[in-house]
Formats: sequence, structure tokens, C-alpha cells
Amino acid sequence: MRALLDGHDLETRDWLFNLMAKSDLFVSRKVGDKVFASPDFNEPMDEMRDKTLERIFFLLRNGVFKDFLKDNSIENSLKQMAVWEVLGIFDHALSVKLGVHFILWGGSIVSLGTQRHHDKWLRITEELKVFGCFAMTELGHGSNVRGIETVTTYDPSTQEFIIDTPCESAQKYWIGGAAKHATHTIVFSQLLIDGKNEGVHAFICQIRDANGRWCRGIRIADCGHKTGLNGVDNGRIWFDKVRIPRENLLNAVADVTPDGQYVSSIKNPDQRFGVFMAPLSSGRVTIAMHATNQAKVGLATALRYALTRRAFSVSTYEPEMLLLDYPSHQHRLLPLLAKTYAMNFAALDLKKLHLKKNPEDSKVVHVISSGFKAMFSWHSQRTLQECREACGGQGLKTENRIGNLKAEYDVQSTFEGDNNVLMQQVSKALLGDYFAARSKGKLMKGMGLEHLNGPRPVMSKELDSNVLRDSRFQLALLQLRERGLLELLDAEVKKIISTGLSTSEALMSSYKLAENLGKAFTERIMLEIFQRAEEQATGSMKKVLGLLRTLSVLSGVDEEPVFLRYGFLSPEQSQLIHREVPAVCAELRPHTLHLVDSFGIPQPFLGLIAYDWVESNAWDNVSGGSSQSIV
Ligand SMILES: CCCCCCCCCCCCC/C=C/C(=O)SCCNC(=O)CCNC(=O)[C@H](O)C(C)(C)COP(=O)(O)OP(=O)(O)OC[C@H]1O[C@@H](n2cnc3c(N)ncnc32)[C@H](O)[C@@H]1OP(=O)(O)O
Ligand SMILES: Cc1cc2nc3c(=O)[nH]c(=O)nc-3n(C[C@H](O)[C@H](O)[C@H](O)COP(=O)(O)OP(=O)(O)OC[C@H]3O[C@@H](n4cnc5c(N)ncnc54)[C@H](O)[C@@H]3O)c2cc1C
Repeated sequence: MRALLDGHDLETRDWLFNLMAKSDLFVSRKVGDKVFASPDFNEPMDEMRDKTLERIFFLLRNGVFKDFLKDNSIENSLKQMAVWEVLGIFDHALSVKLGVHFILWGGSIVSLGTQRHHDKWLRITEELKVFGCFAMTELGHGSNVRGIETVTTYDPSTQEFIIDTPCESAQKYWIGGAAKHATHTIVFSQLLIDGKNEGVHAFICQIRDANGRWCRGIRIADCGHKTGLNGVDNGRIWFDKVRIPRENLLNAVADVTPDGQYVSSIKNPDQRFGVFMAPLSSGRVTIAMHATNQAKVGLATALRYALTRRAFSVSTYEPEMLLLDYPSHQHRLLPLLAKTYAMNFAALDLKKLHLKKNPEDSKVVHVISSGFKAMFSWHSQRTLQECREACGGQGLKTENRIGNLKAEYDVQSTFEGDNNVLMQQVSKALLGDYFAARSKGKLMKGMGLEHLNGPRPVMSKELDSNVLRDSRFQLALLQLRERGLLELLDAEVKKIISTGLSTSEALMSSYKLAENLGKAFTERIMLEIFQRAEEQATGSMKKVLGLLRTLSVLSGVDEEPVFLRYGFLSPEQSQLIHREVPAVCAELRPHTLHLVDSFGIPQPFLGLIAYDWVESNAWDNVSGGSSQSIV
């Protein structure tokens, strides 16, 4: 089961887990013969930031980043992702700081740069001889990248670009790495050539010299203490007419000739903008799996605890009940476990889609990664909260990890694209495809939307347990919801436009239907991927995966009012589904330990209460306690 979940590079993962578990740079606690690895969240912010950098150089010395940017084969890229995932399980700040350097700074050079940039920057980036950051967001504009105010002009007499921060709201903000350690940045800016705004472009700019001093025209300030992720030094940057060589324009999409002519292979400004946004998809693809992995840490800790913690007896002469023997506790945690399995398979599928994509697939990866990043990070936070509560007071203890993970990973719903804004991208793309197909009399094609070309699914009235557990029924129900919502949204937008409002205004006021559609699309794709994962399994594993798939879908339907609101299910059918969920939970209960151990997260990286929590709280393990003199 672990091989199916991780999908690749299990040996690399275990090697890296062991490397960290053997180093005092990562180990936070020792209990008997066990070590536990976690950052020290009690450290002052500055020390946390320096400790993150120290860990990065430890990993560099151990060859962890070798060929990360120079070898972009699918095999090597998957190995990298395995490394990122393991580092993210240890600490979000460590993975984010590396993510900014390798995925955003390095990834932008790979995808938006050309050979001259690759030759000059990739090797020194891998060797950490430069430390890159990614300056897209401004104080005044984060989601709306097209609205950023940094302005770059061109001086043909010196063949230089001049980058300027024209006002305070244009200061680059939240830039990971900028506050202390970064030496260079990718800066996103409007490009003005001969007074014409050619739109957002990306430039390489040095911000610190080898001694850490700001470069000419650069001002930097700290974003200050955050509610989490303080191991990353987020900073603010002002550019005071900073001059950079013409060659520093990342010119895969467009260029400026030495005499100042703007040239681009993409004439449509929207499409050009889309290409400049494409590096963000890599981060979203990564976040989809990282968010899922944090849910795993929470669930493995909380469910292992629920298999040893007892509370109340059913009758006087009975032992107290295990928490996980309570149907209510099963219902709180096992649907989340099932959804986490579903998200794992979906995130794994997206990684491979992303790595194998051709340029024309960029939009598809954008749409799917937007939906997955948003929904999986929301799921992760919801799961961590439920797991925290399921552990009672122990859930609030830092050494048990769950509480801190909520704070450290909260940012995932915002950075790399605000979740609500990204979900709009999903519904906007679907509506656009639907409208184009209908107006041209063409069939829907791509992203599994072909189901819209066939007849509307008909739900049988008799929904017994066998039907409810049949993946064909489940897929038909999710397709029915997706089709229904798309038709409703299309009709509503057209009705609003007929009153004279614009498409944007119509979409704005149809936001709820749009949100529902984005969720429906994402969950339908997830089910199709889960079905494919199930096909790879045999025997008892196939049976358990079937239970997980059913619980993931039926619990989602049970919690979603849209099915009743728009008549995709009758009240009677909805009640049958409502009753089936606890039954499936009870059937999954005996497999719980196997299912969480299949996450492949070694003991040092889970909360202490996942193991012998009496021993870890015993007097002999009270840190400094046994040395006290007992009067
Ligand atoms: C190494 C260790 C790894 C560890 C892993 C940790 C996590 C990894 C993450 C790394 C670290 C994270 C630190 C945080 C960094 C940041 O936060 S960076 C800044 C992030 N900012 C954003 O994401 C900005 C969000 N906004 C946008 O993306 C865009 O503004 C938009 C909202 C998507 C576009 O809006 P709008 O102006 O309305 O333009 P549209 O008309 O919608 O788009 C024009 C066309 O472009 C297409 N498009 C848009 N984005 C993309 C894309 N990414 N890829 C491909 N195509 C794109 C869009 O679909 C439109 O196409 P058409 O409709 O066909 O014209
Ligand atoms: C810890 C951290 C690290 C970061 N690292 C980096 C980095 O390294 N580099 C970088 O460039 N950026 C970075 N960011 C910035 C991040 O990408 C932005 O915060 C994010 O894009 C959201 O932009 P914003 O904060 O301006 O929020 P806004 O875009 O102002 O959004 C605020 C609210 O308005 C809502 N909203 C916005 N637009 C719409 C709309 N059209 N319809 C409905 N609601 C809307 C959003 O849903 C949100 O709730 C980081 C941020 C944080 C917190």
C-alpha cells in the first residue's frame, strides 16, 4: 500500500528520513531508544531562520540537491519531488525556503529563461552559490498580478533595463528569503517600451552582494513575525531605478532588441501573461502533495493515539472504551482518512501530468493544479483541526506536532495563489470551454469533460448498499452534479449578461454556483484517478481501497448540500447515503493501523502520542525532572 501511495523513490525517501533522524540539527527529543525530529518552535524568529539555512547547507553537503536543476528528466524530477515531500514532512519552513530557491527562482529561470540564463545560473543555483527569491507580490497587489505597479523601462544607450518602485503600494512584499539571505531575485514588473505597456515580464536582479550588503538602488525591510512559518525570512523590496543588463530579461516569451524593439512569439497578451504565470503551477502541484502529507501526519498521530487512548466504560464491569471504538470518533476521523487517500492518488497523478506536459498542456495543468492546491490545502487544515481535537489536550502539546502544523501550514491556502481566486480559475475555464464548444457545435474534450457529450446520468431509485458502493454509481452521481452545475452556471451568466452586465460582472455575482462547480469538477477527477489506482491493486488491498473510495465519495456527498438543493438526489436517496457512511467507517476500523502506517512516515516524524504516550510522559522521561532532588 505504501508503494501505491508514494508511487516512486521509496529508497530516497527512507534515506533522507534516516539522514535527518541521525542529526542533532533535526532531532528535537529523545525518549528511551526513540528520537523525535521536529523544529524547535520556541526559538526566537531570527534563530529559526538561521537554523533553516543551517539545515539547507547540511543537506547540500550530503549531496541532496545534486543535479536538481541541470537534469530535468522525469525520473530525476520525481526524485526531487520525493526529497521535497520528505523535507516538508519534517518542516514547512525548510521546504518553502527551498521551494522559493529551486522551484520559483530556479524554475522561472528554466521555464522563462533561455540557454544563456540556464548556462549562467542553474549550476550556481544548485550549489547554493547564489540564493534566489521570487518577487511577484506587492503590498498593493497579490492575487491580481496584472495590477502590479513595479515599472521597468529600457535604456538603449546603455542596453540596460531600469526597474523602479513608483509608489509605496508597489513595494515587493512577502518575498521569501529576501529579509536575510537571498542574493538575487526574479522580479515581476510591467514592461514599458516607448511608453507602451507590454504587460508583466520577469527579470533577474541582484539584491545583495557577496558580503550581504544591499546592491545599489535596493532597499529591503523585514515582514516581521508571522503566526507561522517563522523559519522563512519574508522580506520587502524597493527598487530605486535599479539598472540591470538587457540580458537579464527572461526572454523565452518575449525580448527587447539592443536598439529597444519589443519582440514576442506570442501576440495575444492574455496568452503571454499566462506563460509568465506558468512557473506558479509547479508550486501548486507541489503544494497539493505537501498539504496531503500534513493531513497524513495529523491522521497517523491522532488515529494511532485513538487506538491506545481509552475513555469511559459502556458498563461498570467493562474496561474503558478505546476512542476509535466510538462510532462518533470513527466518523470524525475515518472519512478524513479516506479523502486523504483520494487526494494522495490525485496529487501523485498531477505530479506526473505536470512533469510530462507539453506547452499546450499548460492550461490544463493550471486548471487542475488550481483546484487540487485549493481543495487539498483546505482539507489539510480541516483535517489537522479535527485531529487536534481528537487528541484532546495532548493535541495542543507542541511535541505532538498537530497544533503547530496548523500554524505552519495555514499559509498554503494563501500563498502560491489564494484558494478562492484559484477556484475561480477552475470555473472560469470550464465555462469558457463549455461556451466555446456549444457556440461552435463541438464536443467537449479534455479534463474528463467528455462525459458531457453523452446522455445525462439517471440515478436509480433503489440505492442499496451494493449500488452505493459501486464506483460506476459514484462516478455517475459526481458527473451528474458537475453537468448540472455547469448548465446552471451557463444559464445564470447568460441571463445576467442579457441584462447588459459584462461577463466578469456576471461571473462575480454567480460566485456560489462557480465555487460549487469548481469543487464538483475537482472531486469528479479525483474519483476517476482513485478508480485507476484501485485497478493496480489486488486481493485484500483492493477491497480496502474500495472501502476508502466509497467512504471518500459518500461522506463528501453526505456533507454537500448541492445534491439536495438542485435535485441531483432525492431526500430518500440522501438519507440512504447518510446511513451508509457510518457502516463503511465500521468496516474500515480494523484496517486503521495498517492504513496510517502505509503513509510511510517513520516514527521520528510523528507526534509522541502516536506511540507509548504513558512512557513518554513518565517521570524518568521528564526532561531535567529526574535530576531534581526529591525532598
Ligand atoms: C523545493 C521544496 C519544495 C517544497 C514545497 C513547498 C511549496 C512549494 C511552493 C514554493 C514556495 C512558496 C512560497 C510562496 C510564493 C508565492 O506566493 S509566489 C506568488 C504567488 N502569486 C500568485 O499565485 C498570484 C495569483 N494570481 C494569478 O495566478 C493570476 O493573477 C490569475 C488570478 C490566475 C490570473 O488572473 P487574471 O488577471 O484574471 O487573468 P486571466 O484572464 O484569468 O488569465 C489569462 C490567461 O492566462 C491563463 N493562466 C493564468 N495563470 C496560468 C498559469 N499558472 N499557467 C497557465 N495559464 C495560466 C488563464 O487561464 C487565462 O487563459 P485564457 O482564459 O485561455 O486566456
Ligand atoms: C508566508 C508567505 C510567503 C509568501 N511568499 C511569497 C514569495 O516568496 N513571493 C511572492 O511573490 N509572494 C509571496 N507571498 C504572497 C502571496 O502569494 C500572496 O499573499 C497571495 O498571492 C495573496 O495575495 P494578497 O496577500 O495580496 O491577498 P489579496 O489578493 O489581496 O486577497 C485578499 C482577499 O481578497 C480575496 N480576493 C482577491 N481577489 C478576489 C476576487 N477577484 N474575487 C473574490 N475575492 C477576491 C481573496 O480571496 C483574499 O481572501 C507569500 C505570502 C505569505 C503569507
